[in-house]
Amino acid sequence: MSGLDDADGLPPASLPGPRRARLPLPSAVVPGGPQHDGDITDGLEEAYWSVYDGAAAKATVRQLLARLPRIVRRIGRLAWNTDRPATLAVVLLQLASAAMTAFGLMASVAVLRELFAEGPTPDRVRAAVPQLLVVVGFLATRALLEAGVAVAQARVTPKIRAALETEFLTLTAHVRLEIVDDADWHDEAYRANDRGLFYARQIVSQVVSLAAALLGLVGTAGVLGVLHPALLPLLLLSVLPVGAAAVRSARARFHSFKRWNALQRRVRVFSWLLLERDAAAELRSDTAQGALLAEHHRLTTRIAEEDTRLGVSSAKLSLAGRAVGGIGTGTTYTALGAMLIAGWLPLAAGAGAVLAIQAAQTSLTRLVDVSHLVYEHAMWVDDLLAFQERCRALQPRRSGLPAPGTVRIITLDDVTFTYPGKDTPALNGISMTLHAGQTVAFVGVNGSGKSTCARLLAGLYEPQEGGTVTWDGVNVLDLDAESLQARVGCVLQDPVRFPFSALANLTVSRGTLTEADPRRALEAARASGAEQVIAALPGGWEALLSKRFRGGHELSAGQWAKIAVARGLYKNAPVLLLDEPTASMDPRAEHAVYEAVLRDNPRSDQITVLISHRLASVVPCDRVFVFDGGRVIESGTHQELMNLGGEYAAMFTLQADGYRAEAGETA
Ligand SMILES: Nc1ncnc2c1ncn2[C@@H]1O[C@H](COP(=O)(O)OP(=O)(O)OP(=O)(O)O)[C@@H](O)[C@H]1O
Repeated sequence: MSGLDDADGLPPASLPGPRRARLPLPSAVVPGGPQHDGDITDGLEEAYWSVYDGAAAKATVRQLLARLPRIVRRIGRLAWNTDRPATLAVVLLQLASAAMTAFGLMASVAVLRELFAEGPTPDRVRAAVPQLLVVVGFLATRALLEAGVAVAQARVTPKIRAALETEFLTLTAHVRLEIVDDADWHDEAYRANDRGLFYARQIVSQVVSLAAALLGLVGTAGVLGVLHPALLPLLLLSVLPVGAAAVRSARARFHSFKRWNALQRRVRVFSWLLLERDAAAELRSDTAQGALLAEHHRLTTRIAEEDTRLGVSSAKLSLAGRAVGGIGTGTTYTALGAMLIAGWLPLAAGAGAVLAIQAAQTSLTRLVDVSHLVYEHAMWVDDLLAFQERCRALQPRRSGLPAPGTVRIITLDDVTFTYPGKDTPALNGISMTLHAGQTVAFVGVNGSGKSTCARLLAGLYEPQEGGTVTWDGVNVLDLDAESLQARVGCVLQDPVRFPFSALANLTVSRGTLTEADPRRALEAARASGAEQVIAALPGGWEALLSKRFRGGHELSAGQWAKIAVARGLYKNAPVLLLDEPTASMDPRAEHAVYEAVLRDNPRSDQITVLISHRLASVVPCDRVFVFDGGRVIESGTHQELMNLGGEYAAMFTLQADGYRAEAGETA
C-alpha cells in the first residue's frame, strides 16, 4: 500500500509537475536530538510512556488521600476476581499481623511495668520473663503471618498480570482493522501494554504494603489510646512533622525520577540502534557508528551527572527530614516528660509510649512513600483498564449468522470508505459485481484505492455512508465478521514474516499453528513456487524461518513472497485476494505464480482478485477494474479496455513501449 496520494488524475505518460510547497535549504548544524545546553528531556515530555510520570509529585495530599480508597477497592476487586482464596488470605493474614504488632506493643508495656516495679532487680527481671515470652510469641506469630501474606500475594500477583495481559491481547488482537490504523489508538495500546501491564504487576504488593503501614499506624494509635487518651494528640504532634518531611522527600524523588527516566529512555534509543540486527547493515554502510556512539556517550554523561545530583539532593532532603522529625520527637518527649512529672501516667506506660511513637513514625514514613507510588502506578493501571473498556466497544460484529462456505456472486454497491483521521475518502462510490469462477484485476496509480477495496472485500473494513457489500444477496453487515474473514484468502502487500516453521507459515492462514493438511500444504507450495524454497531449507517443512532463534533461517524478500502466496492458497477459501503478490519475485517466479493461479487451476467455485502494476499479468483476467482517486473509471476485459483507448490502454502501452524500446536497444 502506498502512503502517497497522487490520485489527482495525471495522464499516465506525463511527468509529475513541480511541487507547490518549496523546501528551504536546511541548516548546516543537524538537530539530531535535544541540544547540549537544552533540557535533554524536552523532546520526550509528551511521549506516551511519560504522560503520568511525576503525577504523584504534582498531586496535593488531599487529592492523594481522596483517590487511595478507590484504588485499593479497584485492585482488591481485580485480585478478588482472579483468586478469591489467596485474596482473602492476604486480607485476613495482614489484619492478624497488624493485631500481633499491637499486642506485641501492649505486652512490651507489661514487661516494662514489671521492670520498673519496686523491689530487687533480679526479682523484677524474673517477674518480667513470662511477659517477655509473650512478646516473643507475638513477634514470632507476626513473622509467620507476614510470611503467609507474602505467599498468598505471590499466588495472586502473577495471576492478575497474566489475566490482564490475556484480556488485553484478546481485545486488541480483535479490534476492527480501521481502528488499528488510527495512530491515537496505537499510542494508547502501546502505553497500556508497556506501562499499564508493567505496573499492574507491582501494584498489588504496593497496596498490601500500604495496608500494612496503615494498619500499623492504627494499631499503635490504639495502643497509645489504651495507655492514656492524652497520648493520642501527642502522637499527632510527633508524626505530623515526620509525615510532612516524608511527603516532601517523596515528591522530590518522583520529580527526579521522571527526569532520570526520560534520559534513560533516550539513551536506550541509541543502544537499540547500535545493537539491533535490522539496523546493522545500514549503520555499517553509513559508517554511522561513531556518530551514534558520541551521542550515546553525551547522554550517559548527562545521566551520570543527574545520578550524582539526585544522590546529593536526596542526602540533603533526608538530613532536613531528620531535623524536622527530630524537632517533632523532641517536642513529643518533652510533653511526655511533663506528663510523667505531673503523674498522669506511670513510668512503664511512658516508656511504652516511646516505643509506640517510634513505631508510628516508621509506619507513617512508609505510608507516605507507598501511597505516592500507589497513586502514580494506579494511574497507569486505570489507563490500562479504561483502554480495555474502549477496546470492548471496538470489537467486530459478532452476529449469529456465519458467512456461507461458498459464494456465487459478490456485489459492491456505491461503496465508500474514509480512513480515520482523513478528509478525503479512499473509496468513493465503488460498484461492481464479481462472479464465482472469475478472475478479476484491480489496476491503477498508487493510492487510487485498490488495496482498500480488496480489504473491504475481505471483510477487513466495513462500507460507510450507506454503501453495501452483499454475498449472494446477503448484506455482509448481517454476517459474523470473523467468519467472513475466514472465507477470504489474502496475500497482502508486505506479508508478515511469521517467525515460525515453514509449515506453520502456511497453516496459520487457517487459524492454527499445530495442525496441517499435508496434501493441501504441498499443493499450495507447488502452485506458489514455495516448494523449491522449502525443499532447499535444512529441515524442510520444519525449518524455522527466523534468525532470531537458534538454527533459524533467513529468506529473501522474493522467497518470503512465495511463502505468502502459498499461505493464501492453503487457506482454500471461496475468495482469493492477491495484492501485488509477486512484486519482489524474479520474473520466472512471477510467471510461474500467474500461470499456476490464473491459468492452470481455474476454480469454478472461487473468485480471484488480483492487484498488480505489471499489466501483462492481468491480460488473462476475466475483467479488469481501473481505479483512480477512489473510483472505478473503466472496467472490461483487456481487449475491451484496449479498444476503449482510455487510462488502461495508455498505461499498458507505456509499459509495453518500455519493454519494446529495451528489446530494440539490445537487439
Ligand atoms: N491505513 C491507512 N490509513 C490512512 N490512509 C490510508 C491507509 N491506507 C491507505 N490509505 C490512503 O488511502 C488511499 C488509497 O490507498 P490504497 O492503499 O488503497 O491505494 P492503492 O491503490 O492500493 O495504492 P498502491 O498502488 O500504492 O498500493 C491513499 O490515499 C492512501 O494514502
